[in-house]
Amino acid sequence: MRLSVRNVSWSAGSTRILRDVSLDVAQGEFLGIIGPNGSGKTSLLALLSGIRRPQIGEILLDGAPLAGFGRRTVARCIALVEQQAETTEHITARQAVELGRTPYLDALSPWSAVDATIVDAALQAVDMAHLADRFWHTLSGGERQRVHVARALAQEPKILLLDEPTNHLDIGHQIALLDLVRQQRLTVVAALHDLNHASMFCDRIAVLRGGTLLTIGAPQNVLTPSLISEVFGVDAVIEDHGAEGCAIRFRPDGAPCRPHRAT
Ligand SMILES: Nc1ncnc2c1ncn2[C@@H]1O[C@H](COP(=O)(O)OP(=O)(O)OP(=O)(O)O)[C@@H](O)[C@H]1O
Repeated sequence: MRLSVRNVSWSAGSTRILRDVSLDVAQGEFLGIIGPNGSGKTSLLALLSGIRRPQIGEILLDGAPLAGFGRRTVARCIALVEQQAETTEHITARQAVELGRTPYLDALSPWSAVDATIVDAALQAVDMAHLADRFWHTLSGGERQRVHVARALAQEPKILLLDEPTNHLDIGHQIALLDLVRQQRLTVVAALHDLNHASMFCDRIAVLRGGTLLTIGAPQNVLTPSLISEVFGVDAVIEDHGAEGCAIRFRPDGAPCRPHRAT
């Protein structure tokens, strides 16, 4: 499924958070969103998921306004893994993943063996099958994060929205998760802080700064030392642009921390 963002602005109260953002995400594309803290990545994902609506502009799903679809239809199309997803203390990992099947269940189509198979596969995919019956409060941060991703996979979405999906994960599970997501061949939009991951896994990268879209393009065109310096205020050395993406090193140079501030 295609996602289109058309001249979208969003304000929280009187504070403008996103300003005139337009972009397209092609079917099957993996789009990374990068930008400093507070640049609007989470806000944009919330608009793309339909949990928030823009005051100006619109989000289109295969060319049709997202606002025109019912909640159940949207939930069958779009899954969002939030950055600070809520936790429910009294359920197991498996029960948390089962919540992903909610959009498909009703009186006419109750829980079935097919749903159970999908849940099992999602738990397997994120390496959580062995902990499926553990209660939520006993899971580590990384294990919880993997359960959230499994819940999203169990939703069988066409579009997967991920807000810093590698949070809490060790490096092995970070790479495994991003690889898994890429293998799904879904339309993916992921807010990422690790620029090397963005380079390795994304077809294109969108850069947000101060709520506006600064640029969007292929990793090798976007991740330049000058852009990284301009946006993040750090000096970067790009070591390689191979099939596996580039390797970005950050030069300490003894420079004081000077994060970019939107003006
Ligand atoms: N409901 C709200 N009310 C007021 N301000 C908000 C609200 N939601 C977001 N903001 C502000 O909007 C800006 C963008 O927030 P957002 O969470 O989208 O940024 P982000 O790029 O995801 O940041 P981070 O990298 O820290 O996760 C921030 O300055 C935030 O404080």
